[in-house]
Amino acid sequence: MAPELVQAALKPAGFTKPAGLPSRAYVTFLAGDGDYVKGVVGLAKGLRKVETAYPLIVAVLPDVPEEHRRILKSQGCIVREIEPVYPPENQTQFAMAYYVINYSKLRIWEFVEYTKMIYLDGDIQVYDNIDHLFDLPDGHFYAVMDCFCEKTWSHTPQYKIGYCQQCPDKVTWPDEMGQPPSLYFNAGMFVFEPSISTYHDLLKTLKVTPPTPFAEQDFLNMYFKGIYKPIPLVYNLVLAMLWRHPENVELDKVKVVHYCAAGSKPWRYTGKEENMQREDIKTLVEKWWGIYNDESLDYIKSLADGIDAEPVSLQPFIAALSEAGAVQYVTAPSAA
Ligand SMILES: O=c1ccn([C@@H]2O[C@H](COP(=O)(O)OP(=O)(O)O)[C@@H](O)[C@H]2O)c(=O)[nH]1
Ligand SMILES: OC[C@H]1O[C@H](O[C@@H]2[C@@H](O)[C@H](O)[C@@H](O)[C@H](O)[C@@H]2O)[C@H](O)[C@@H](O)[C@H]1O
Ligand SMILES: [Mn+2]
Repeated sequence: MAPELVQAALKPAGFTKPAGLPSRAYVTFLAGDGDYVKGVVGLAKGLRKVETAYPLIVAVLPDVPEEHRRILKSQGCIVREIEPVYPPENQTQFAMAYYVINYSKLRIWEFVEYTKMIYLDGDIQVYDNIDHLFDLPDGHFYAVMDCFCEKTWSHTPQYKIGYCQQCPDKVTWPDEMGQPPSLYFNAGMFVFEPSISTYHDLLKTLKVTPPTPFAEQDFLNMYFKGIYKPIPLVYNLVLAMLWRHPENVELDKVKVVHYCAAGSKPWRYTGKEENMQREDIKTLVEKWWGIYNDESLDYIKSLADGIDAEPVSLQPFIAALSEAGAVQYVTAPSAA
């Protein structure tokens, strides 16, 4: 593509950043050759729709096929391969067998070219701009509190007595059971600071930490307990909150939806599972598809508007031009 075209393509209105690579980025995680790639494409388009100023990095395991990586690059994502991270051998029954691969999320602490990142699961959609979260004070780990009421929690003491941190006064924690559980976050979305020392310490600590049912989510809660700061539920609506704690949810104020309830992944939605025939669930699944199917949100189309460009990923050009210092601007919405 001719340099002047690349320059033009790099300056989509309102999306450019001052010179210098952004030290902030969104990051998600993709494993396997299945259909989660649809979730990540939807996330990339959703971030573009809310006009975020930052790129989306996709940390992919080696088993993610080339075709899926091409699709993600064509949607403006920055694809980075990571090696898997496995927990110590153990007989643990994970809440979901596939959770064992989720420990690989820990690799994102190594992305130290970014000073602040927001991690988002591939089954999350962002419906309002949340770039302001990057301005939260450093030195903390920010995430939304989870809910203990789904049967996926039936192995825990809190589930057995009906206690949930979302309504701590409904069933109070009995003295004879000691301290109530520390505040516990859902690890589908969090604001963190990559750091090589933290990264190495995470892996070192993991080696001596027996796995537990919620895998890396339990591990991250244990590891960051001292600096964890809850952020409002609007930043990660765990869908079960709609039927478990409706009094805590103002759906029209929700900025981020996490399609983690059984049967709620939009790209697999059949409506057959429990709660999946709820009107609010159907609306949220339709909303997700509306973005996924919106061609005006496709990366190349949004950049190539008016430029009759061959549909190619601009990433290699951006990287080369940025390195050469030839580019005054870096596309802010490389993925969004
Ligand atoms: O086969 C899989 C399973 C999980 N994931 C990634 O791991 C995240 C966590 O898994 P999931 O969201 O299914 O867990 P949940 O939030 O539903 O418990 C997903 O969002 C994806 O980003 C993936 O890429 N492929
Ligand atoms: O590997 C463990 C996973 O644990 C979490 O999902 C769970 C948890 O939120 C429960 O509270 C819900 O009941 C359940 O539906 C949901 O799937 C994270 O969303 C995911 O990113 C990942 O860390
Ligand atoms: Mn999830």
